[in-house]
Amino acid sequence: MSSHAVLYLAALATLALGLLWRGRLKKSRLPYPPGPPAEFLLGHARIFPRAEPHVQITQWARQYGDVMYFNILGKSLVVLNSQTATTDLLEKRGAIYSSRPHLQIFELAGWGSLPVFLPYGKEWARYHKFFAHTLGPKRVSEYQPVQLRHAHRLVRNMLDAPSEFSRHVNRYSVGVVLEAAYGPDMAADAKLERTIKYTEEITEKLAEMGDTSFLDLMPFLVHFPSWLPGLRCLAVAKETSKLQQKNEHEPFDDLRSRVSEGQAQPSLITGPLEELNKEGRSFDKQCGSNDEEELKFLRICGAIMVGAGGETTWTSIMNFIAAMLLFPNAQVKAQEEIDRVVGRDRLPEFSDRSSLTFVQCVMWESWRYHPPAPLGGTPHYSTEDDEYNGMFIPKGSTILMNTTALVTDERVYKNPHLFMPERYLPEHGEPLPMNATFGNGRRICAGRHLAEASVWIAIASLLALFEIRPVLDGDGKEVTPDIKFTSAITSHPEPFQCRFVPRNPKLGSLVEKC
Ligand code: HEM
Repeated sequence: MSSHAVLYLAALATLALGLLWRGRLKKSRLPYPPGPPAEFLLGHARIFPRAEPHVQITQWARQYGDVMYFNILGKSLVVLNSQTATTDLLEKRGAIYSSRPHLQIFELAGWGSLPVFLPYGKEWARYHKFFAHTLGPKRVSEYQPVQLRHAHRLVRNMLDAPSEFSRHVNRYSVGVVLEAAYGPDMAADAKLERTIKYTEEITEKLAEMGDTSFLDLMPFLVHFPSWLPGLRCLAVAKETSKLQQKNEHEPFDDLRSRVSEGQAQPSLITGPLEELNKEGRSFDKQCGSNDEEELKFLRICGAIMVGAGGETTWTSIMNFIAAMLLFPNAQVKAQEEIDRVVGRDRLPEFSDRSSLTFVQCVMWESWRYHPPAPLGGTPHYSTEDDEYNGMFIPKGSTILMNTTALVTDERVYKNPHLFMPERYLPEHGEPLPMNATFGNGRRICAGRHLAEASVWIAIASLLALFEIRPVLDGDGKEVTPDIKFTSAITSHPEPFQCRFVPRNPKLGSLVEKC
């Protein structure tokens, strides 16, 4: 029998057992939430969209309502399509909706112990507490000098090589989190480039792996050799794990050496590392098991800041740039406000933020108009059977927050398909899209306050100094690009061109000074 046939039979057997088992376990007489018609045995496996899932799922949301149910080869998937449903379940019933599904591929790729993928429990709670303390609203202003310095470097780079704007935004986004985590030495050029390189390679590997959901259905396949047809993803996952290890260890080990030499500069990880060192506990590679645990904890905290914060911040700023190209009126209004409040003799600072109301609205509207994580980022997972509005949600359901449905909900946002920053002004009073952007409930983004400040100062600085304009054709006419967006956990524009035209004659000297 061929290896293909073995896999096929194994899949069918697992599926049949899974379905039988699931049928036996349905404890409630209540119906599942509505959803598109399922196929016999396969459920929604064939109809669940692979490309741009948020688009099709949001269309279904209009038909089936706030909560939808899918059965993917015997596994329950529940999609939440409204702010009310996400608040009711992810927030108010957070005790049973805050875990994460166990995804085989993440384990193999070396991400299993990252807090974003940890199940709800003690281990996760320790990270959660650490970040709530160090990145909470009271502490986050400590990072403003870092963000401001990187924002100044961003506009300087933009002035020097405007066509490389995407790369400059990436250096800004990764640079801020790298420096916040490990200090300025570890975010210096060579080390920043090293992190960017690893991150890019990991992203390529992810794309190479493709759809690996079959591994969750048949987890035993991870023990099969990767040369079998269809299992090359196992080999790629192992390569990813090696890259992930390097990405995690190298900045951390550099910082450890600095701390041992008494040369480390302040950062979120430096402080606790110095404490460990001060306590006189062996700090070199032979340290005792408790210290190993402690070091691993700090190493992972640093890694997740860079991993979860770099790409998402870059995506947010790239989506903002795309919006400015497509909606020049909003850009002009924001720049008028900056000229009025900040003037043309200095660059924006954090102290201007509360006076730059329209600029804030532009940031929020960029997040609403094109959410960086259109399906809520990482899925949640339910740990108890539950009933909601007369519907049964089984224990062990994967829960997706459909951010796209939340931010285009006509019951909440008037003309949601228009880019209208003014919708957040008191006279319109539409709700900020923050819960939709950063998730909801106990697993809400741990870095949201830092992220918001990073995105704000970057866009305020860019708007102060540049007009973001379409490129010119051969006749000197502006041609607005047809921007396409990627569709994965995050969604950002595919490569496009635009011009950053200096709008302030004093720009050169201002940028030199900073
Ligand atoms: C604009 C930038 C960012 C966006 C759009 C974003 C978005 C998200 C989303 C949607 C989630 C999933 C929330 C949920 O499961 O309900 C998340 C989780 C997370 N984010 Fe962010 N994020 C951003 C920046 C950051 C930064 C800068 C950091 C760290 C410094 C960070 C750290 C985390 C962590 C640790 C989690 C996992 C939380 C948990 O599982 O308990 N994020 N983020």
